Amino acid sequence: MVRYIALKGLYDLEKTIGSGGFAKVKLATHIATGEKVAIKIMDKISLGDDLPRVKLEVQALKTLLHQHICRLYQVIETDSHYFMVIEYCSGGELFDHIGIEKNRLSETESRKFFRQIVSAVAYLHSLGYAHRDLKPENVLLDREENLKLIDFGLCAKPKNGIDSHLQTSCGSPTYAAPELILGKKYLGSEVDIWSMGVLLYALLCGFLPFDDNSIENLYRKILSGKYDEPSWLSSSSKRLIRAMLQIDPKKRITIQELCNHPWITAGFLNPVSFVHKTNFEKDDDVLSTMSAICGEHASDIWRKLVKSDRTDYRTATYLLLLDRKLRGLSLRISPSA
Ligand SMILES: [NH3+]CCCOc1cc(-c2cn[nH]c2)ccc1C(=O)Nc1ccccc1
Repeated sequence: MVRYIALKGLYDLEKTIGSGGFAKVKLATHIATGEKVAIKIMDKISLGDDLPRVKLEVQALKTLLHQHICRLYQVIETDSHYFMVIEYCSGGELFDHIGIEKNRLSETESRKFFRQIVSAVAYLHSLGYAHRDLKPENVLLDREENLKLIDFGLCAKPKNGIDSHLQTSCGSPTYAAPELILGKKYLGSEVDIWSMGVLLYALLCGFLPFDDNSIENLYRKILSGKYDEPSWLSSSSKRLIRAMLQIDPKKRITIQELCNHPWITAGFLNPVSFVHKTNFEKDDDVLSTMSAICGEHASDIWRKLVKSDRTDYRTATYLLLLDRKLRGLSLRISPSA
C-alpha cells in the first residue's frame, strides 16, 4: 500500500472503491473516531490543466450542505496531491442495489429514490450550481439507503447565475442532452433535467433509453429523442419521462415543475422541497467529547471550528462524531487523536 505521509496518523487507507480519469477513491478509516470515510486522491501531475476543477469541486462541496449530497469533511493538499475526505456511502451505487435479477424498480420504489435526486438537484440549482454529470455511477446510497449525489468535479456555477449559458462539453454522452452533444450553448439546469430523465427511465425500465456501442448511432438516437416505452410503464410515468426527455430544452420540464409533478407527489403529502441541512450546528456532547481528549475548552474548540475553513482534521472529527451521535452511537475518540 503506497504510504501518503500527509495522511499518517489521521487516516488508515484501505481498498480502492472507485477510480476515474484523474482520481482514485479509496475507503479509509478516520483514526480518531474509527469512522469510515471515502478519500478521493488526485495527483497534480495527471490533473494537468484540470487542476482548477478541483478548486471548483471543493468550493462547491463546502457550500452544498444537503442530506442527499455527499458531505466533504476535509481537504489535504501537498506539493504532489489533493486528498478530499468525503462521506462514505456504504450502500454503494444505487444501480448495483437494483440487482441483476430484478433489474428494475417498481414505480413506488423509483419514486422514493427519484424524489431524493430531485430534492438534491433543486437545492443545487437554487444556489446557482449545475451538476452536469448526473449518471448512475454518481448516485450512491448510505447505510440507511438514503441517496447521495457525488462527484461535483464537473459542476458549474456560471458567474452570471444558473440562467446564463455554458459551452464546455462534459459528462458522458449516454446521459448527455442533445444541445450538449451538438456543442450548442446550453443551460446547466436544462441538461441536468435531461440526465435526470435518463436516470428515471433506467430506474423504471432497467435499461437505458439511448444506448449503442457506436458513438454515432448513440448520438443519432439521442438527437432523435425516440426511445422505447415498455408495456409496464404507467401513463403517468410515460408523461413525466417525455416531459424530461424533450429534445428542445425550452420545452423541457423545469426543476420547479418537476418538484410539483403529479408523478412525483403521488402517494406523498407534499411536493419535493429542497429543505437542506442547516449550516454548522453546535453540539455540546460532541464538543465535550473532543475537549475531554484534546484538553482544550469546548468553547475554544467551537470558536476555532467556526472560524476555520471547515476542511481541516478538527472539522472532520467534529462532523464524524456528530454523525455517530445522530446514529445513536457512543461518542468515542482514540487518545492518539
Ligand atoms: N461510483 C462510485 C465510486 C466512488 O465511490 C465514492 C465516491 C465518492 C465521491 C467521489 N467524488 N465525490 C464523492 C464518495 C463516496 C464513494 C463511496 O462511498 N463509494 C462506494 C462505497 C461502497 C461501495 C462502493 C462504492
